Amino acid sequence: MVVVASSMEISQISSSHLKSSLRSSIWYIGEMGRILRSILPIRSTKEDDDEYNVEYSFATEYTGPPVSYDIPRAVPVDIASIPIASVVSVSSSGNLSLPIIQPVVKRDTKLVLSEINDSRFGSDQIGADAHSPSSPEGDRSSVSLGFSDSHENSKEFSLSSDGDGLDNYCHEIEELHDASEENRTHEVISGYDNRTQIVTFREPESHAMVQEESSFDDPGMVIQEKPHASSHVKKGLCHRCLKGNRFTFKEVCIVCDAKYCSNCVLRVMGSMPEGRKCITCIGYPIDESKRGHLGKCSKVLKQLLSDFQVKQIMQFEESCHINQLPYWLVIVNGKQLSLEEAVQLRTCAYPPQRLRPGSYWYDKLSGFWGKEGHKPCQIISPQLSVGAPIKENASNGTTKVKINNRVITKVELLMLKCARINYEGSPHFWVSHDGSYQEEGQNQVKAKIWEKPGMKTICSLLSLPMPSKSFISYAEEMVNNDGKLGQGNIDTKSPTKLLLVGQDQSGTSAIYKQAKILYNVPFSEDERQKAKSLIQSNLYLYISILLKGLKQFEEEYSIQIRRKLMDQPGTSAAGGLAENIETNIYTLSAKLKYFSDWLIQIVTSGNLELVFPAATREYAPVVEELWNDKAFQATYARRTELHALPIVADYFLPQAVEISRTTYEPSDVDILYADGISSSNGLTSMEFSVPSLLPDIFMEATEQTNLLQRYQLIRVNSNNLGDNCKWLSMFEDIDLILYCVDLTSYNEFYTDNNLIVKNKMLESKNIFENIITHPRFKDKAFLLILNKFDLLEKKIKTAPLTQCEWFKDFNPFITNQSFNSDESSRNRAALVAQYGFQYIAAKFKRMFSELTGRKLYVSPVTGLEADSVGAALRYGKEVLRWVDEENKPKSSTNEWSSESIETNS
Ligand SMILES: Nc1nc2c(ncn2[C@@H]2O[C@H](COP(=O)(O)OP(=O)(O)OP(=O)(O)O)[C@@H](O)[C@H]2O)c(=O)[nH]1
Ligand SMILES: [Mg+2]
Repeated sequence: MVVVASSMEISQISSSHLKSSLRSSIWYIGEMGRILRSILPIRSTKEDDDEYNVEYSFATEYTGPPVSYDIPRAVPVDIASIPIASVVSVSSSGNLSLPIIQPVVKRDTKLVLSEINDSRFGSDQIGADAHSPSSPEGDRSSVSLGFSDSHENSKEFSLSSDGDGLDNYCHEIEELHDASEENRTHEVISGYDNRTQIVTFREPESHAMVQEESSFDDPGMVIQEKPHASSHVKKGLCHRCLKGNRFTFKEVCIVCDAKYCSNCVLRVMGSMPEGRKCITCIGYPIDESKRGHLGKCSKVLKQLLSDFQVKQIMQFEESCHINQLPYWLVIVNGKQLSLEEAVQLRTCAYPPQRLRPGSYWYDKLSGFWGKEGHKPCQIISPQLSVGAPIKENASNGTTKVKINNRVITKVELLMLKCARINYEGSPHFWVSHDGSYQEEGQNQVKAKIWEKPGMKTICSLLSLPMPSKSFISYAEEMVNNDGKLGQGNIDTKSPTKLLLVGQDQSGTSAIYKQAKILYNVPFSEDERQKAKSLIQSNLYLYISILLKGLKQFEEEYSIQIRRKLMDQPGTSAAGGLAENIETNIYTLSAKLKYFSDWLIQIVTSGNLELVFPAATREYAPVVEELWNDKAFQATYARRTELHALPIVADYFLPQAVEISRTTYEPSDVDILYADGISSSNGLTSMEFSVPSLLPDIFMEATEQTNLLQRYQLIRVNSNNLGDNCKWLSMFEDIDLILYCVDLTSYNEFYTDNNLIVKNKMLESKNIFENIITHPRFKDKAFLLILNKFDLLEKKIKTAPLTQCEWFKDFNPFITNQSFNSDESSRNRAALVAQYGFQYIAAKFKRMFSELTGRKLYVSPVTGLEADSVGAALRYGKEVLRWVDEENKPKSSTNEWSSESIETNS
């Protein structure tokens, strides 16, 4: 039993009212502000605004030794005796006879206290004020417990667990409802219209609920009515303080469209775990008209928060589940999308632009995409397994001419006419994704539609889509790989689904990108652009680290030379200094020194991302000059001494001049090395087919003649799986889970949302435990990817595995005699790393078998090496085959030919 209240409230309760009526427990009022502050809104880091200094206290039971003075006391709350409400929303027209209440406002603290004194409240309050955007006075010390409203005079009510209490309570609800209806008519201005809430009650033991609250993962649910900003607020005014004008910068709630000025936005939106939403809008899907603005921040937040905070909020906004397109509202060829289909559609190389809920048709062969009943409006990636097969009347065509089974529209017929394609006799054309076409029944490819003269003009005149050059070459490659024109060659089997998941920094991105490169799945234009920006701004970060080092080396060198001169008899210190300045090999020219000071200052103040990559064009010549400078090169030669320089800088710095140019186009390997996944939303998917005729590392030689085999690789960051990985239930039909662990994380720590410092390896173990025990994955095959094997070899030399408490008993038996020379000591590190890997693998395997009674497969991986990732995926395929055979009747024996390491240690 825990009581939460503001410290001021608790002390007043204890001193004036509670002494006589307390139960026997003694309660210690401990300051737990740190914990509470961590769940409260982010505070402005730019201005120290006193108004945000909210103090909270926690009451916990005092268990210490007896004390001679009075300990403040608080009434313990018996949570079990409080009836529990389940909340559903219905449209205002809903004709239900359930009691309707209006949300309760927090009232004046003194009034609450006097009521406690009157012993009116046998149980805890059911509602308290949120940081209500609707109440302009908004009490700063309140905690969000229920719904909020702005009815100043609304009545608060109490609940008791007995039947009478419930009757009285229902009566009170009715009264309250009447009163609030009355208030509503008198309401002048409030931040929000009221949500119609129906609250039904159940006894604590009862599991019968009338209806659960909104459940995002259930497409069959009743969608809650969304909050809307009040239409009473005059245009231009802030919806909280009602000040400002239309020129005041404001931030907009992506759910209810309420606008807030910079003074109010943090109070109303709090820590923004789902991006820019009022606290009362958290948990609601976004306003679809705002989908295009997701992740695009306004000036207001940038002024109030640090770049890092803004970036994080924008990432939450783009990646959190509730903000994703309600995929079940997208219908393709008459079939609702599943989550995986939606991910595939969104993350393919050429996705539909501005996708909104609605009905669409998709021609899988050509990539034509359009709204149901209309002509095509886009050409997207072909061969996606989304929706049902296309229908004849998908675009409502009346021409009798068909393309890929769809009767085309009149405009399209006009296009064929302009392109001089003969459509006499109402033929049925098969058009492939590269534009090559043939008539049904004639095994002869005629030509490529897109290569017909004047097609670009024709399409733009008729408002029909025309593929870009990059799309055509991508499609041509697909056709070449398939060997033949689509029609007879379509792989109708659903792909084998692989789910790649891991903790942040475990390397899932690197492995995913590596797989893209391995299986020739091109990076989309958007991915390339994002990678380019990231690489360019990171370049300036690496340069700034080198320049800082240069400064330090310059000083050290100066002192060194001065000392040398002082030691030489007959040399004056002053003369030596003059000479020293001239000969210091780390001294930059005045211009470069100016640039150096400026860049270091930009990075130190955290403004790098504001300046770069935008200013790349301007500073490209300076980078070139710097790179050719002797002092800079001397520093670069000593880069291993600069610990702040990330390892990956070694890859990018030699290309510094090239990268700094505006014409720079990142190669696939550059994208691989650029940190993070390009779409930055934590959830990405790609599909690849392995051609049957081409040799491919994914296939065994014996299988080369088999039919095309398709795979879908879905990558998700564990941060995006929610508490206890609850969103995992959204992944249907996964065949194999690839769980990725960073082998070097055993001595690394991070601070979680509750400000608790955690060991990364232990946290990765916890996430793994959650995943393998998730009901949806009960019988699934798992492959543990122990990544960053190359780095483990380096790290284990200086940081023993025993630094992690889970690995305390790691004690490899290695004799030292054979490891004397340098070469041998390297071998020794490699051997210890090998043992380390096997030991960690065994730990995970044991845990897996204890929890599931099954066997875990493990593979060591170096995510940045193609061969290593290829081998792990190949092993994954073997695991699937093996599990498949294991599930068959016991007649067959398993021939296991894996090169991966079976850790039986
Ligand atoms: N040396 C080395 N570096 C690796 C390896 N795998 C990943 N990295 C690097 O480790 C860092 C984190 O990897 P990411 O792939 O971004 O990990 P992630 O956090 O799972 O993915 P995101 O959520 O997209 O950032 C990146 O800088 C990678 O380049 C590896 O096997 N060896
Ligand atoms: Mg990462």
